[in-house]
Parts: sequence; C-alpha cells; structure tokens
Amino acid sequence: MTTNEKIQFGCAPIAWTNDDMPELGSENSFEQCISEMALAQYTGTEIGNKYPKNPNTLKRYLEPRNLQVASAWFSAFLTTKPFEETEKEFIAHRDFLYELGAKVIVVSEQGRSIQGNMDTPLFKEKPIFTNEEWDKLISGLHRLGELAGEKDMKIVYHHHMGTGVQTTEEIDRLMENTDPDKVSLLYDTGHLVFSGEDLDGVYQKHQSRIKHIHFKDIREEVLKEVKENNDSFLTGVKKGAFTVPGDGMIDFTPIVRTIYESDYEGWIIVEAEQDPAKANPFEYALMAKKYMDGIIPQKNFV
Ligand SMILES: O=C1C[C@@H](O)[C@H](O)[C@@H](O)C1=O
Ligand SMILES: [Co+2]
Repeated sequence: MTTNEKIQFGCAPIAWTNDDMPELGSENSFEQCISEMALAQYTGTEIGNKYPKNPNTLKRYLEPRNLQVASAWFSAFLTTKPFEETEKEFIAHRDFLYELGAKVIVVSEQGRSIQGNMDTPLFKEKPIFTNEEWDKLISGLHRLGELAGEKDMKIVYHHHMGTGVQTTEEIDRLMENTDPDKVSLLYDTGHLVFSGEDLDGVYQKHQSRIKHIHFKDIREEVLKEVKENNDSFLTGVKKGAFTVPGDGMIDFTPIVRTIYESDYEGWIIVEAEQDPAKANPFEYALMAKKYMDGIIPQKNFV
C-alpha cells in the first residue's frame, strides 16, 4: 500500500476489453473487469465501452468496490472538423466525468491519426501537423481547457503513437505554446518508449504540467518486430507490444522515484492493452500492482 496520499493507483479497462479493437476481450464482462480491479487493490478506474452510460448507475457498481473514476479518454478533431463539433461532444463528456467526481479529462487529437488503422505502418506514416494544424490544435485546446475550468476540471493532453503529438519535439511544441492554466499533460510511459523518447527527460522537462499518468511497459522483442515489419499500431498491440509495468523493458524504479520526489498529485493508471486471451487481465493487473508496491519509495512518505 502506498502511504503517499497524493498519488493513487488505478487500472484501465482496456486490458479486459479493448475499445480500439472490441473483438479483443469481448467475452469479458463489465462486472468481471471492475471486480478484478478491486481484488487487485486498485482504487480507481478509467472508463471503457462496457461501462454503464448513466453516472448514477455506474457509481452504484463502483462504490461497493471502492473504485473511483479517475478519468476517461476523449477524441478531439480540432484540426479536421469545425470546433463546434468537438465542443458539443466534449461538454457531454465533461459533464459525465464531473458527475462521477473526476478532476481531469484525457484529450487526444485524432485529426489524421493512424492509431486506429489496422494496415497503416506506424513508423512511416504518422501525421506531421502543418503550422495551420498546430494553430487549430492550440486554440481549440485552450477553449476545451476553459470549458473544463468551468467545472474546476483540467484537460490532460495524451501524446500518442500514430498521432500529430507523439515525439518529444511535438510534446515540447504543444507545451511551449499552450497556457499551463488551460492545458496540462498526460505522461504515458508506454507511448514514450514505443516512440523512442527519453522517459526521464520528458518527465523532468514537463513535470509542472503533468496531471495524469498512464503506466505501461514494452516488450522489446515485439517493438523490434513491429519496426522491422512496418506494422500498424493495432497490429503491434495484438502482437503484445504493450504489457504491464514490471513485465517489459522499462525499469520503473527511477521514474517512480522521480514522480514521488516531484510535486505530482493525481492518478497513476496501469493501462496495458494486450490480447486478454494471451495475457489474463486479472493476473497481469495483480502482477503490476505487486511490482509497483515493491518499488514505491515508502520511506519518504510516511
Ligand atoms: O490511453 C490510451 C487509450 C487507448 O484507447 C489508446 O489507444 C491507448 O494506447 C492509450 O494509451
Ligand atoms: Co494511455
């Protein structure tokens, strides 16, 4: 058990049922998913497509399991659609999360994203935003940040493989050109290492902006294969590129120490999408929790 009350551990449902490829884990029920998260001693969850859409119904399932809603993903199309379309969906999403008590809203720009394309080579065809697209993204995010602020919430931007904000350079550009009061950052270890970025460097540079964290690990041999075969992101996921912390190539000990020594306050969500038929979600969730409990620097936070 962590003794640092500023940091809480949650789990994402994507290991049970994958929203990007609903055929992965379609046999796993919502109740199995949340019961197993609770059994593995997580206290938070993000939201998957099998979760009840009514906030009160969802609360009735989560509260007896001592699970809170940490956040949920929102796909923005600020670079490719009129702002009003993203705005309308964002407000509904914000209000749903607000009812559930979440403080942050995960936002990822999906304009020209290839993350959902089964056949598009990930490392060759990732979008590179034009200056005009950057302007639309930045001004749109500012407006979404203001809408979140109306409910005392924050948007946390999810850099992601196969999107226009993936690399360190792109993350830096986004952070440098956005107002810290309106746009925060989500730090996802799996996507950073997949992309070849420096985990510690990104954390150090942007720590004051990081308000939400996703922890996932990478299977090095699968990453190599994805690059050699020019696989798509989804093919990489199916092959097992991602796994839980402690099971792959990332040593989480230094980054966990850095996070605990920084002012980070919020959730660390274990989010390791892989094929549940090959990687039992409960076993992997438990494995990750034990690994993290073992590396948390307890002595500084009694
Ligand atoms: O936060 C995330 C949400 C998923 O839908 C996405 O594809 C995954 O890779 C991720 O990091
Ligand atoms: Co993530």
